[in-house]
Amino acid sequence: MTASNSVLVSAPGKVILFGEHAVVHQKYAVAASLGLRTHLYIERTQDGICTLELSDVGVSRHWPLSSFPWDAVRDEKEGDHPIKDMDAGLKTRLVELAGDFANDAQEQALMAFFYLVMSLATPLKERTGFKISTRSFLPVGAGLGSSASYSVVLATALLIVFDYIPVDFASSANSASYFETINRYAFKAEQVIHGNPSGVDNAVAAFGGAKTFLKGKGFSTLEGFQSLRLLLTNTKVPRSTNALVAGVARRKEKYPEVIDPILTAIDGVSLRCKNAFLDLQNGTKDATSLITELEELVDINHCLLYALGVSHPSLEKIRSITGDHGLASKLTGAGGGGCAVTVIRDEVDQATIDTVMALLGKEGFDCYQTSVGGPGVRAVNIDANEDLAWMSRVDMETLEQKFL
Ligand SMILES: Nc1ncnc2c1ncn2[C@@H]1O[C@H](COP(=O)(O)OP(=O)(O)O)[C@@H](O)[C@H]1O
Ligand SMILES: C[C@@](O)(CCOP(=O)(O)O)CC(=O)O
Ligand SMILES: [Mg+2]
Repeated sequence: MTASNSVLVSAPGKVILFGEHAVVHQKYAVAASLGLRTHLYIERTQDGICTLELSDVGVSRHWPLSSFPWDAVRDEKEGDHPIKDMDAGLKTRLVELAGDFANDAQEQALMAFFYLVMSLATPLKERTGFKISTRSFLPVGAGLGSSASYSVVLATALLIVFDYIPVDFASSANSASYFETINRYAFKAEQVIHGNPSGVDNAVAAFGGAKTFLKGKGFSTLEGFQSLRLLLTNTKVPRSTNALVAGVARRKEKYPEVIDPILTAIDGVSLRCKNAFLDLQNGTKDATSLITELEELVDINHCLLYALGVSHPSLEKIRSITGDHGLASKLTGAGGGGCAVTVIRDEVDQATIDTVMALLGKEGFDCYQTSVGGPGVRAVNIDANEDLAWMSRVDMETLEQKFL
């Protein structure tokens, strides 16, 4: 990035097909990237000020970089990562720096931002100013990985502005290591937002595609996956991933003999899905039996998640409406409201989908028909002759396409 350049970064959200929550406890999950992305504009400035415009959560602030609590960082170097965890002392100083938060969403977004700036800029002798503005097509806090998508674009933009990675990281000879670095920092930001994330969301947002994921072991490509018709329905019931993940951990601690087998059963669901796609690839299963199996697994997985205490009446309503039309749905992401995913067989005609969407719309829900399995994070240099920081998400997407 040169002083005159500005960069657009974007990263996808994700849909978890199988394995949410269980994946936090070292079980398999199956997830794919979504066509809905978060876009971020970053411009380097010479004034030592960082300006942050997060319109999706209503943040518009700026701070001199000199006011950051650089002295509160412990000298605890872990590779290129100077801050291991956000200790209480540093957290207090950052909360003071932020001033008031209108809600938890702002607090989580700002603390993740501060954490990344402190981590990346602490070792630097000179700290350049910058202007960041983000816009997302993802519903925030609805189970489609908006936090991971935000964490990935933020980590990427800051790694670029502080000269850790080049703008063309994705096509460079070192791309594998650059993607790993982005993913590692994004995971740290997810930890600030989620408390105890598995890492599946940031891995999908960073690398894209359809993956199986095991915490601590990373991900592999979902062999045999080509495409899948899905309907996503947002109940618009607000919930927090952080609180839901903590709730499952409490249930597991209180009833280990009951909850552990449920988590193992969910592991089995994810592995069956993985094997079903492999069988399709090897020609030992046809597309019709694959989709029938996926529908049954969707049903089983939802009921297991219900037993973990993460469903919601609005999600049961979606299951009932789609079920009346022969379609299988499950909650996706952390649950407790948020989104459900419905598998659509090839032979289901658009009229049926329209009817179902109209019924879901009548309940006040939003529906999305979007592609899955697309690319992960990417960045492009753009010409910044005008003030582009406040453009709309549609403008950001259009501009990105132009420079790709
Ligand atoms: N576009 C965004 N801009 C700023 N913060 C965001 C954005 N998207 C997500 N976040 C942060 O992530 C939080 C939502 O994360 P989470 O509860 O995990 O839900 P999700 O399922 O959408 O990932 C928000 O409260 C906010 O702090
Ligand atoms: C519940 C969980 O499995 C997925 C959470 O996804 P989301 O934040 O609700 O999009 C948590 C995790 O994997 O970190
Ligand atoms: Mg999240």
